[in-house]
Amino acid sequence: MESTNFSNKECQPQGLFIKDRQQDQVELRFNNLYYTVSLGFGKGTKNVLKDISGIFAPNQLVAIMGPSGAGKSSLLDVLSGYNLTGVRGNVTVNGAERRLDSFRRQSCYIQQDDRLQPLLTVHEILSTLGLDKCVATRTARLSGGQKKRLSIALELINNPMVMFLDEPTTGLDSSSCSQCISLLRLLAHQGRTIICTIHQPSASLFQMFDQVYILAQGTCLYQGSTSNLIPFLSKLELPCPIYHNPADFVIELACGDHGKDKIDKMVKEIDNGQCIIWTGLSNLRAISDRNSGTKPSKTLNKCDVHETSSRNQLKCLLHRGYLKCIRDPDLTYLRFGVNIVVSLLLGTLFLQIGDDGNKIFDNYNLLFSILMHHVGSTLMLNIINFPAEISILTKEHFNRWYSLKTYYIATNILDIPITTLGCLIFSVIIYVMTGQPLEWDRFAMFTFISWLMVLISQSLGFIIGAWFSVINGNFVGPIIVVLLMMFSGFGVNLRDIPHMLKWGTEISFLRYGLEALVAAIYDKRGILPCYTLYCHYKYPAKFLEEVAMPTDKFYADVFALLITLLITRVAAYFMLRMRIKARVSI
Ligand SMILES: Nc1ncnc2c1ncn2[C@@H]1O[C@H](COP(=O)(O)OP(=O)(O)OP(=O)(O)O)[C@@H](O)[C@H]1O
Repeated sequence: MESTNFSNKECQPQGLFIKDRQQDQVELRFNNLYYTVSLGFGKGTKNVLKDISGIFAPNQLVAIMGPSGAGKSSLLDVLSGYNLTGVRGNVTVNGAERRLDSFRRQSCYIQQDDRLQPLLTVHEILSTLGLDKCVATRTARLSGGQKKRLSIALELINNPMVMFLDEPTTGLDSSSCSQCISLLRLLAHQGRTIICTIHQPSASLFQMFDQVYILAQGTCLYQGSTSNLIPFLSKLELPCPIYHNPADFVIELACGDHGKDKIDKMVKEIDNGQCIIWTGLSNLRAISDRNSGTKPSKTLNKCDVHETSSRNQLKCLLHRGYLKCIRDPDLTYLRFGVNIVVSLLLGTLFLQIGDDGNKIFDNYNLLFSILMHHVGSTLMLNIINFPAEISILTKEHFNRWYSLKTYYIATNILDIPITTLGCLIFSVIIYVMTGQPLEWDRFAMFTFISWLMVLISQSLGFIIGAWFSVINGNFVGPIIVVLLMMFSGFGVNLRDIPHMLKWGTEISFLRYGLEALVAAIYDKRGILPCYTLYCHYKYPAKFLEEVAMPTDKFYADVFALLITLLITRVAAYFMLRMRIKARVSI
């Protein structure tokens, strides 16, 4: 059985815990902080944080406590810079205005759900990040406590001086809770400022915190040391009953169980966080004394915090993607499997029709079916798959593990071999079974167009996956496919499309794909053999004229597809960027 005891020396990334540069310590202050959220169209807004102030000092482990909905997570989001919209008020770092670029290098944010790559082993994560003590367990199989400690250890790689943790003890048993909090206490006492939200700690857990910040309905009820909480309450004539856990009692007060007037009394006494005497820290200035015209905090230079190069980031991401692919081959097999099964089925259905003067219409249907297979399967796969990646990406990117650009490049590179091989297998089977002309250049054109269609559909899948939830994406995806079909020239030919809707044919990449496939198969083809008495379309040109499909536009179509690919890939990147900035979780 694996050890769950972090105090086991074998498991401690000792070197990373050490922080001896006193000048890097961070005192975080916030003053008159408001956070307002919109409740949706026509429903107004809600003040989640209301004019609160506070100080979080170095060498301190701080608990933000309060009833559910009090605003604890929101306060962490705002202070860490995870959330910027709807925020008013001052946040300062060592007395100077917080500058997000440098602050994000000094800090990390560990969210409630441990967003770990499920298929990697602890060994691989730790060694990639420069640690050699390891356990050969996939992170998906770690216990809650192990996951939490691993999340903390991963963030320690950058040696952050400020750590924000949202409910690090949720879901842990009491022994894991106390291991987790004592680890945080150890880290705090090495000079860090550690702030975490916690629901209702036991009395012994509560005592492990140095400071506590209590919220109720977006206001501050108490800020000070844990040991000063009872004297503070006594001063307000709210004595904590003997043998009662002070943490439980203060939450009861915050919930209004002892009367709403008690909340107002506490807010008034603590001046909504302005009063700092209960912290017991002698070297703090009162918040109101703070110089409001402060300069932005010093920007860390490259020597202060080591950032790995883009090349190294790319290397790690490619390696990680490769491992994921190997560890979870089901999807890869499924993709190959679908290509093989669909090509065999279509091949059987349209067996040896490619050279038959009487079956030219069927062959045209086949070409369209091939396109529909490539577009439909690729689009839906990415609409379903991509959102799952985004939640891990959001966390890792926010904590500066890698840049979005590098992530996107790695994602694109990783998929190319599978896409190309899948496409090639499909083309070989369908091309041979359906008896298309056995000429290398036609086959190459056919496969290349299929490949471009897959790549474009993949970008479209990224765009939809980046912007919509899986459910909404599943609704939007098929609608887009129907629109593309309408304007592809199949069914209603391009000549008959009303003038006012012609723009649709210009943007439908399905139209360019169909035109190009038709050109690849029929350009410069002579009379087709006729195996019946009369073949109406034995001259391909006659049929193509009827369905309004020119064959002389192959290169123009390829150009249009390449432009579409470029635009959709860039658009997908920006969608993803907007999504990461908006940080909407799906
Ligand atoms: N983006 C948002 N839109 C609407 N309401 C929001 C939004 N963010 C927060 N809220 C509301 O603000 C209040 C505080 O939310 P927050 O998640 O900060 O509470 P909390 O104290 O962390 O609660 P819990 O302990 O249950 O996690 C809640 O009532 C929540 O519904």
